[in-house]
Amino acid sequence: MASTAEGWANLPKEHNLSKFAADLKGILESTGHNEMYGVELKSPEDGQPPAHTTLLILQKFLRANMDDLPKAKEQLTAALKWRKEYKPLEALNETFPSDKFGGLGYVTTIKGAKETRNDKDVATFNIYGVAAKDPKKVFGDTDAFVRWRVALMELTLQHLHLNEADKAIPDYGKGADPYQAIQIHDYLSVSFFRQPAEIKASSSKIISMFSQYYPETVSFKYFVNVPLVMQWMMGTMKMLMSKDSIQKMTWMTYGNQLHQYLGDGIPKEYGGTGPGLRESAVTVKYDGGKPINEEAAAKA
Ligand code: HEM
Repeated sequence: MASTAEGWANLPKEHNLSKFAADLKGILESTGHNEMYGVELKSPEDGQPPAHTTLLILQKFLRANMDDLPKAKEQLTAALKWRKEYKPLEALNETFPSDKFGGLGYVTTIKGAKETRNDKDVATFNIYGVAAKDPKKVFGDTDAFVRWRVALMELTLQHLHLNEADKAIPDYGKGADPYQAIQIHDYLSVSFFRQPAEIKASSSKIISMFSQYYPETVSFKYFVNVPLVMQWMMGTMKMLMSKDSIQKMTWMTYGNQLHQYLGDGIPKEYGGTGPGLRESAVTVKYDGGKPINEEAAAKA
Protein backbone atom coordinates (compact mmCIF):
# COMPACT_ATOMS: atom_id res chain seq x y z
CA MET A 1 0.00 0.00 0.00
CA ALA A 2 1.37 3.38 -0.91
CA SER A 3 1.93 5.61 2.09
CA THR A 4 2.25 8.87 0.22
CA ALA A 5 -0.31 11.66 0.10
CA GLU A 6 -0.67 10.95 -3.62
CA GLY A 7 -1.17 7.23 -3.04
CA TRP A 8 -3.93 7.88 -0.55
CA ALA A 9 -5.79 10.55 -2.53
CA ASN A 10 -7.83 7.95 -4.36
CA LEU A 11 -8.21 5.43 -1.61
CA PRO A 12 -11.21 3.20 -2.49
CA LYS A 13 -14.08 3.22 0.01
CA GLU A 14 -13.88 -0.55 0.43
CA HIS A 15 -10.21 -0.39 1.44
CA ASN A 16 -9.66 -1.31 5.08
CA LEU A 17 -7.91 1.99 5.72
CA SER A 18 -10.97 3.91 4.45
CA LYS A 19 -13.25 1.76 6.58
CA PHE A 20 -11.01 2.33 9.59
CA ALA A 21 -11.18 6.10 9.05
CA ALA A 22 -14.96 5.94 8.66
CA ASP A 23 -15.23 4.13 12.00
CA LEU A 24 -12.90 6.51 13.80
CA LYS A 25 -15.64 8.79 15.10
CA GLY A 26 -17.07 6.06 17.32
CA ILE A 27 -13.62 5.10 18.63
CA LEU A 28 -12.74 8.69 19.50
CA GLU A 29 -16.07 9.19 21.23
CA SER A 30 -15.86 5.99 23.22
CA THR A 31 -12.31 6.66 24.44
CA GLY A 32 -12.65 10.41 24.93
CA HIS A 33 -9.13 10.91 23.56
CA ASN A 34 -8.04 11.94 20.08
CA GLU A 35 -4.27 12.36 20.30
CA MET A 36 -1.71 9.80 19.15
CA TYR A 37 2.04 10.65 19.20
CA GLY A 38 1.14 14.33 19.18
CA VAL A 39 -1.09 13.96 16.09
CA GLU A 40 -4.72 15.00 16.42
CA LEU A 41 -6.79 12.17 14.96
CA LYS A 42 -9.70 13.52 12.92
CA SER A 43 -12.64 11.53 11.69
CA PRO A 44 -13.38 12.51 8.08
CA GLU A 45 -16.11 15.04 7.46
CA ASP A 46 -18.93 13.81 5.23
CA GLY A 47 -17.68 13.31 1.70
CA GLN A 48 -14.19 14.63 2.53
CA PRO A 49 -11.07 12.49 2.24
CA PRO A 50 -9.54 11.62 5.64
CA ALA A 51 -6.55 13.68 6.82
CA HIS A 52 -3.22 12.25 5.71
CA THR A 53 -1.77 12.51 9.22
CA THR A 54 -4.68 10.50 10.60
CA LEU A 55 -4.30 7.82 7.91
CA LEU A 56 -0.64 7.52 8.71
CA ILE A 57 -1.43 6.56 12.29
CA LEU A 58 -4.32 4.26 11.36
CA GLN A 59 -2.08 2.51 8.86
CA LYS A 60 0.36 1.62 11.62
CA PHE A 61 -2.38 -0.07 13.63
CA LEU A 62 -3.64 -1.92 10.55
CA ARG A 63 -0.18 -3.12 9.60
CA ALA A 64 0.55 -4.32 13.11
CA ASN A 65 -2.56 -6.48 12.84
CA MET A 66 -1.89 -7.72 9.33
CA ASP A 67 -4.80 -5.75 7.92
CA ASP A 68 -7.31 -7.27 10.35
CA LEU A 69 -9.65 -4.30 10.89
CA PRO A 70 -11.49 -5.43 14.05
CA LYS A 71 -8.16 -6.19 15.74
CA ALA A 72 -6.66 -2.89 14.61
CA LYS A 73 -9.65 -1.02 16.04
CA GLU A 74 -9.31 -2.86 19.31
CA GLN A 75 -5.62 -2.00 19.54
CA LEU A 76 -6.20 1.65 18.68
CA THR A 77 -8.92 1.87 21.32
CA ALA A 78 -6.61 0.40 23.97
CA ALA A 79 -3.76 2.72 22.96
CA LEU A 80 -6.00 5.80 23.12
CA LYS A 81 -7.29 4.81 26.55
CA TRP A 82 -3.74 4.28 27.75
CA ARG A 83 -2.64 7.69 26.46
CA LYS A 84 -5.59 9.37 28.11
CA GLU A 85 -4.61 7.91 31.46
CA TYR A 86 -0.82 7.71 31.32
CA LYS A 87 -0.35 11.06 29.52
CA PRO A 88 2.89 10.06 27.80
CA LEU A 89 3.38 13.49 26.19
CA GLU A 90 3.62 15.02 29.65
CA ALA A 91 6.63 12.81 30.35
CA LEU A 92 8.53 15.04 27.93
CA ASN A 93 8.23 17.95 30.34
CA GLU A 94 9.24 15.94 33.38
CA THR A 95 12.72 15.98 34.85
CA PHE A 96 14.44 12.63 35.34
CA PRO A 97 17.16 11.85 37.88
CA SER A 98 20.59 11.76 36.23
CA ASP A 99 21.96 9.35 38.78
CA LYS A 100 19.45 6.77 37.57
CA PHE A 101 18.94 7.42 33.89
CA GLY A 102 21.63 9.89 32.79
CA GLY A 103 23.60 8.76 29.73
CA LEU A 104 21.16 5.92 29.10
CA GLY A 105 19.39 7.19 25.97
CA TYR A 106 19.73 9.61 23.05
CA VAL A 107 17.76 10.58 19.94
CA THR A 108 19.57 11.67 16.80
CA THR A 109 19.25 11.84 13.01
CA ILE A 110 21.45 9.80 10.72
CA LYS A 111 22.11 9.73 7.01
CA GLY A 112 22.87 6.73 4.87
CA ALA A 113 21.29 3.84 6.78
CA LYS A 114 21.53 0.89 4.42
CA GLU A 115 18.48 -1.12 5.37
CA THR A 116 15.82 1.58 5.48
CA ARG A 117 16.83 3.06 2.12
CA ASN A 118 15.81 6.47 3.52
CA ASP A 119 17.96 9.56 3.00
CA LYS A 120 17.56 10.42 6.65
CA ASP A 121 16.45 8.44 9.65
CA VAL A 122 15.68 9.25 13.24
CA ALA A 123 17.63 6.90 15.49
CA THR A 124 17.27 6.19 19.20
CA PHE A 125 20.28 4.89 21.09
CA ASN A 126 19.69 3.00 24.32
CA ILE A 127 23.04 2.72 26.05
CA TYR A 128 21.86 0.01 28.40
CA GLY A 129 25.39 -1.25 29.06
CA VAL A 130 25.77 1.84 31.29
CA ALA A 131 23.32 0.24 33.70
CA ALA A 132 25.05 -3.12 33.90
CA LYS A 133 27.13 -2.19 36.96
CA ASP A 134 24.10 -1.34 39.04
CA PRO A 135 20.95 -2.76 37.44
CA LYS A 136 18.98 -2.38 40.67
CA LYS A 137 19.43 1.37 40.64
CA VAL A 138 18.19 1.78 37.07
CA PHE A 139 15.60 -0.97 36.80
CA GLY A 140 14.69 -1.59 40.46
CA ASP A 141 11.69 0.74 40.20
CA THR A 142 10.05 -0.57 37.02
CA ASP A 143 7.44 2.20 36.86
CA ALA A 144 10.06 4.94 37.04
CA PHE A 145 12.15 3.26 34.35
CA VAL A 146 9.09 2.81 32.11
CA ARG A 147 8.22 6.52 32.48
CA TRP A 148 11.75 7.48 31.42
CA ARG A 149 11.65 5.06 28.48
CA VAL A 150 8.26 6.39 27.37
CA ALA A 151 9.65 9.96 27.47
CA LEU A 152 12.53 8.89 25.21
CA MET A 153 10.07 7.21 22.84
CA GLU A 154 7.85 10.30 22.65
CA LEU A 155 10.94 12.39 21.94
CA THR A 156 11.80 9.97 19.13
CA LEU A 157 8.31 10.28 17.67
CA GLN A 158 8.43 14.07 17.82
CA HIS A 159 11.51 13.95 15.62
CA LEU A 160 9.58 11.96 13.00
CA HIS A 161 7.36 15.03 12.43
CA LEU A 162 4.23 12.94 11.99
CA ASN A 163 2.19 16.12 12.33
CA GLU A 164 3.64 17.59 9.18
CA ALA A 165 3.16 14.51 7.07
CA ASP A 166 0.35 16.12 5.07
CA LYS A 167 2.43 19.13 4.04
CA ALA A 168 5.20 17.43 2.18
CA ILE A 169 6.74 14.05 1.86
CA PRO A 170 9.94 14.66 3.80
CA ASP A 171 13.39 13.64 2.71
CA TYR A 172 13.17 10.75 5.10
CA GLY A 173 11.82 8.71 2.51
CA LYS A 174 11.95 6.02 -0.03
CA GLY A 175 11.18 3.15 2.28
CA ALA A 176 7.73 1.61 2.73
CA ASP A 177 7.00 3.75 5.79
CA PRO A 178 9.35 6.66 6.36
CA TYR A 179 7.64 7.44 9.64
CA GLN A 180 9.55 4.92 11.68
CA ALA A 181 12.73 5.26 13.73
CA ILE A 182 15.79 3.04 14.00
CA GLN A 183 16.57 1.66 17.45
CA ILE A 184 20.01 0.79 18.77
CA HIS A 185 20.78 -1.02 22.00
CA ASP A 186 24.37 -0.71 23.16
CA TYR A 187 25.37 -3.36 25.69
CA LEU A 188 28.98 -2.29 26.20
CA SER A 189 30.43 -3.68 29.46
CA VAL A 190 27.68 -6.23 29.93
CA SER A 191 29.25 -9.46 31.05
CA PHE A 192 26.95 -11.46 33.26
CA PHE A 193 25.73 -14.96 32.56
CA ARG A 194 22.30 -14.63 34.10
CA GLN A 195 19.86 -11.86 33.47
CA PRO A 196 19.14 -9.96 36.72
CA ALA A 197 15.46 -10.09 37.70
CA GLU A 198 14.97 -6.33 37.54
CA ILE A 199 16.28 -6.14 33.96
CA LYS A 200 14.01 -8.98 32.98
CA ALA A 201 10.97 -7.27 34.55
CA SER A 202 11.66 -3.89 32.94
CA SER A 203 12.55 -5.21 29.52
CA SER A 204 9.56 -7.53 29.21
CA LYS A 205 7.25 -4.73 30.37
CA ILE A 206 8.62 -2.34 27.73
CA ILE A 207 8.54 -4.94 24.97
CA SER A 208 4.88 -5.73 25.64
CA MET A 209 3.82 -2.10 26.21
CA PHE A 210 5.56 -0.82 23.12
CA SER A 211 4.11 -3.50 20.86
CA GLN A 212 0.62 -2.59 22.14
CA TYR A 213 0.90 1.19 22.26
CA TYR A 214 3.58 2.07 19.71
CA PRO A 215 2.97 -0.31 16.79
CA GLU A 216 5.05 0.10 13.65
CA THR A 217 7.02 3.02 15.02
CA VAL A 218 10.42 1.32 14.81
CA SER A 219 11.93 0.03 11.58
CA PHE A 220 15.23 -1.74 12.19
CA LYS A 221 16.83 -2.66 15.52
CA TYR A 222 20.54 -3.07 16.10
CA PHE A 223 22.11 -4.63 19.19
CA VAL A 224 25.78 -3.78 19.53
CA ASN A 225 28.55 -4.83 21.89
CA VAL A 226 26.73 -8.06 22.59
CA PRO A 227 29.44 -10.34 23.99
CA LEU A 228 29.41 -13.87 22.60
CA VAL A 229 28.65 -15.23 26.07
CA MET A 230 25.49 -13.09 26.15
CA GLN A 231 24.11 -14.00 22.76
CA TRP A 232 21.95 -16.69 24.33
CA MET A 233 19.76 -13.83 25.53
CA MET A 234 18.65 -13.23 21.98
CA GLY A 235 16.83 -16.58 22.18
CA THR A 236 14.88 -15.62 25.30
CA MET A 237 14.10 -12.17 23.92
CA LYS A 238 12.87 -13.57 20.64
CA MET A 239 10.17 -15.48 22.49
CA LEU A 240 8.64 -12.14 23.52
CA MET A 241 8.71 -10.64 20.05
CA SER A 242 6.73 -10.88 16.81
CA LYS A 243 8.20 -12.65 13.78
CA ASP A 244 8.21 -9.42 11.82
CA SER A 245 10.15 -7.65 14.55
CA ILE A 246 12.72 -10.46 14.76
CA GLN A 247 13.36 -10.23 11.03
CA LYS A 248 14.36 -6.60 11.41
CA MET A 249 16.91 -7.24 14.16
CA THR A 250 20.67 -7.44 13.80
CA TRP A 251 23.16 -8.04 16.56
CA MET A 252 26.91 -7.74 16.59
CA THR A 253 29.81 -8.38 18.95
CA TYR A 254 31.58 -5.04 18.51
CA GLY A 255 30.35 -1.46 18.52
CA ASN A 256 32.47 -0.43 15.54
CA GLN A 257 30.59 -2.81 13.26
CA LEU A 258 27.52 -0.58 13.35
CA HIS A 259 28.72 1.85 10.66
CA GLN A 260 28.35 -0.97 8.12
CA TYR A 261 24.61 -0.60 8.64
CA LEU A 262 24.16 3.03 9.62
CA GLY A 263 26.79 4.83 7.54
CA ASP A 264 29.87 6.87 8.45
CA GLY A 265 28.08 9.78 10.11
CA ILE A 266 27.64 7.89 13.37
CA PRO A 267 30.04 8.37 16.33
CA LYS A 268 33.57 6.94 16.37
CA GLU A 269 32.81 4.21 18.87
CA TYR A 270 30.39 2.81 16.31
CA GLY A 271 32.95 2.88 13.51
CA GLY A 272 31.86 6.20 12.00
CA THR A 273 33.50 9.61 11.88
CA GLY A 274 30.68 11.69 13.36
CA PRO A 275 30.54 13.49 16.71
CA GLY A 276 29.69 11.70 19.95
CA LEU A 277 26.08 11.40 21.02
CA ARG A 278 26.58 13.68 24.01
CA GLU A 279 27.50 16.55 21.69
CA SER A 280 25.21 15.87 18.76
CA ALA A 281 22.07 14.12 20.01
CA VAL A 282 19.13 15.18 22.16
CA THR A 283 17.70 13.51 25.18
CA VAL A 284 15.02 13.89 27.86
CA LYS A 285 15.26 16.42 30.70
CA TYR A 286 17.61 15.58 33.57
CA ASP A 287 18.09 17.14 36.97
CA GLY A 288 21.76 17.89 36.38
CA GLY A 289 23.07 15.35 38.91
CA LYS A 290 25.91 12.94 38.33
CA PRO A 291 25.08 10.28 35.68
CA ILE A 292 24.87 6.67 36.77
CA ASN A 293 28.19 5.76 35.21
CA GLU A 294 29.93 8.94 34.26
CA GLU A 295 32.81 7.18 32.60
CA ALA A 296 30.55 5.23 30.23
CA ALA A 297 28.29 8.22 29.63
CA ALA A 298 31.30 10.34 28.70
CA LYS A 299 32.27 7.87 26.02
CA ALA A 300 28.88 8.19 24.37
C1 HEM B 1 22.70 -5.11 30.85
C2 HEM B 1 22.05 -5.97 30.06
C3 HEM B 1 20.77 -5.62 29.40
C4 HEM B 1 19.87 -4.65 29.71
C5 HEM B 1 19.94 -3.66 30.84
C6 HEM B 1 18.80 -4.73 28.75
C7 HEM B 1 17.68 -3.92 28.73
C8 HEM B 1 16.65 -4.00 27.85
C9 HEM B 1 15.43 -3.23 27.91
C10 HEM B 1 15.09 -2.20 28.97
C11 HEM B 1 14.65 -3.60 26.87
C12 HEM B 1 13.24 -3.07 26.55
C13 HEM B 1 13.11 -2.45 25.19
C14 HEM B 1 13.59 -1.04 25.07
O1 HEM B 1 13.87 -0.35 26.06
O2 HEM B 1 13.70 -0.57 23.93
C15 HEM B 1 15.38 -4.61 26.14
C16 HEM B 1 14.93 -5.23 25.02
C17 HEM B 1 15.64 -6.16 24.32
N1 HEM B 1 16.90 -6.64 24.61
FE1 HEM B 1 18.03 -6.14 26.18
N2 HEM B 1 19.06 -5.74 27.86
C18 HEM B 1 20.27 -6.31 28.23
C19 HEM B 1 20.93 -7.31 27.57
C20 HEM B 1 20.55 -7.84 26.37
C21 HEM B 1 21.34 -8.79 25.62
C22 HEM B 1 22.71 -9.32 26.00
C23 HEM B 1 20.62 -9.08 24.51
C24 HEM B 1 21.02 -10.02 23.42
C25 HEM B 1 21.44 -9.58 22.30
C26 HEM B 1 19.39 -8.30 24.55
C27 HEM B 1 18.41 -8.28 23.59
C28 HEM B 1 17.24 -7.56 23.65
C29 HEM B 1 16.16 -7.65 22.69
C30 HEM B 1 16.14 -8.51 21.45
C31 HEM B 1 15.15 -6.78 23.12
C32 HEM B 1 13.81 -6.52 22.44
C33 HEM B 1 13.89 -5.25 21.70
C34 HEM B 1 12.57 -4.71 21.19
O3 HEM B 1 11.62 -5.46 20.94
O4 HEM B 1 12.48 -3.50 20.99
N3 HEM B 1 19.39 -7.56 25.69
N4 HEM B 1 16.59 -4.82 26.75
